[in-house]
Amino acid sequence: MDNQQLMQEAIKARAKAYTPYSHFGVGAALLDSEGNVHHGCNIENAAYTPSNCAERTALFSAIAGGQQPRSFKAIAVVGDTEGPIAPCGVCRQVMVELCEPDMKVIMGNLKGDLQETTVAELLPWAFGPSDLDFAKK
Ligand SMILES: O=c1ccn([C@H]2C[C@H](O)[C@@H](CO)O2)c(=O)[nH]1
Ligand SMILES: [Zn+2]
Repeated sequence: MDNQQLMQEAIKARAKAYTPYSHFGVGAALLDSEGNVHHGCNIENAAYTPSNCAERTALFSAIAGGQQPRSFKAIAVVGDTEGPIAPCGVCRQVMVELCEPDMKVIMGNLKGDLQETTVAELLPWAFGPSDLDFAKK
């Protein structure tokens, strides 16, 4: 599965977004090590803060489906943005937890712009699981 194909899956996932407040649908498609694709969409809430982004929905859905953390190959994300959509800070932190630092992140928009980066590039100087080891007794 190449970047374009994974982006097509993200576009399909975006159609499932629940966005009565922002009207800004986002889709994500997460490729696991077996070649399976896990869809994610943003799911909003009347209380606003419980809303979940497309990227986290895809990651949490895959983990709940039995995938091991850090077993993922790539995630594609798409929104109706001028340039390629950029994952929010919360999702970057969740990617640091559940993905390898060199995992591919493919960002796109509906116009077909594509930008490829990695988890480590998106969140340099991240606080991660190993930072807790220092304080462990
Ligand atoms: O990368 C992003 C950026 C935003 N959103 C969602 C959160 C909210 O539902 C809406 C507007 O921010 O888009 C995502 O799902 N992913
Ligand atoms: Zn997010």
